[in-house]
Amino acid sequence: MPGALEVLSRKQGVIVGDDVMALFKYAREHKFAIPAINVTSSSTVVASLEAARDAKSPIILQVSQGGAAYFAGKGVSNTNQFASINGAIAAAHYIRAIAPAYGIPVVLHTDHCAKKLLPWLDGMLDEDEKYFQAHGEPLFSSHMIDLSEEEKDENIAITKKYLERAAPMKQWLEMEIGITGGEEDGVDNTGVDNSALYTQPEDIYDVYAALSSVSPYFSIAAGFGNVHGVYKPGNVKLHPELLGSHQAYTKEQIKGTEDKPLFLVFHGGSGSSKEEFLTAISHGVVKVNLDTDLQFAYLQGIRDYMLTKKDYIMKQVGNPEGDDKPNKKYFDPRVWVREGEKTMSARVKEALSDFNTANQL
Ligand SMILES: O=C(CO)COP(=O)(O)O
Ligand SMILES: O=C[C@H](O)COP(=O)(O)O
Ligand SMILES: [Zn+2]
Ligand SMILES: [Zn+2]
Repeated sequence: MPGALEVLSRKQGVIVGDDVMALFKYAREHKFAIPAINVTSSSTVVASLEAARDAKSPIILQVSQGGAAYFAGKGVSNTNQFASINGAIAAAHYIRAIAPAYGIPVVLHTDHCAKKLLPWLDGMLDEDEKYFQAHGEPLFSSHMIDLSEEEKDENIAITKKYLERAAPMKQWLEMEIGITGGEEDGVDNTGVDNSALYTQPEDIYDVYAALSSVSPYFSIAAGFGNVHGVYKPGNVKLHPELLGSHQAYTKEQIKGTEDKPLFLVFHGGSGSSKEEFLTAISHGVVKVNLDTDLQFAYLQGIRDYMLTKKDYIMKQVGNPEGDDKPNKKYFDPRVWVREGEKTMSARVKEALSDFNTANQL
């Protein structure tokens, strides 16, 4: 069996624990990153899985706090994160059930969780622990905690506490230090000081030192100018080469033998160039988050369908081919939503090719 599958004990469906570690190690060594796609529905899940299957790639599917609430349904109250907790759990069970049908390994992850959203993470961890009791593994492969808005010491201390909770389940934890600009989950970072967007090597080492004393299953989303969303070219200045300094500094501090002791995550992938991705990947980025570009890609197919089929979707009966012609085969959501899945899937495939993920299984 060639490629990454060789290092995995579970070769299809949601992977956890040592398999997640093995996959990220393999990716770091073979210089590819796995796209992490923000999914909000079964439709965006299958569009992503289809692309990964066709490109013989692993994939990461993640829900944001808002995406999880959407999964539950906008009609469900989100008081005390009720919808976000239940929606994330529903998404997890759905993804666990359907992923094996695509024959590829899938990492099931949750996105940014700022301090004020910690009850969301707490609710998911309660469910992880229940699932662990019953099945010997957590429900989610991994979660993200994002205390990058807090002071460094507080960020590290709270993150460490959460890693202590995740560690017995061999659950992965992604943390953020250095702020991702733009907007995430209603947290507006558009006005933050520019220097806060670029994490320093010393800060990364402090994170590494604190977290590695608890568990090896963690990754760091280090800011190197990343911004969520897509902006006019030239407005975002990425410095992915800084990630190389983080690896070198940590290696030196721990007197390590590995050139890339850290697992790094690239946030705000939309709108970045292939060259920026490849530089970041060469410095140990194993996961690239992509949302905005895929939201737009999903829209494109549906938008074009509505525009080109306009005369077939205005009424149930009657179109340019005759007043008595039924339009059911045009307004069936399986037809027009499918057009969005196709364009989204094509964009995921492009990412898989850009990040050198394609054909790694
Ligand atoms: O980082 C992201 C999700 O956490 C995605 O960012 P983009 O929307 O810029 O792709
Ligand atoms: O954090 C960035 C992701 O794109 C999540 O976005 P969202 O909060 O709109 O779901
Ligand atoms: Zn953040
Ligand atoms: Zn992000």
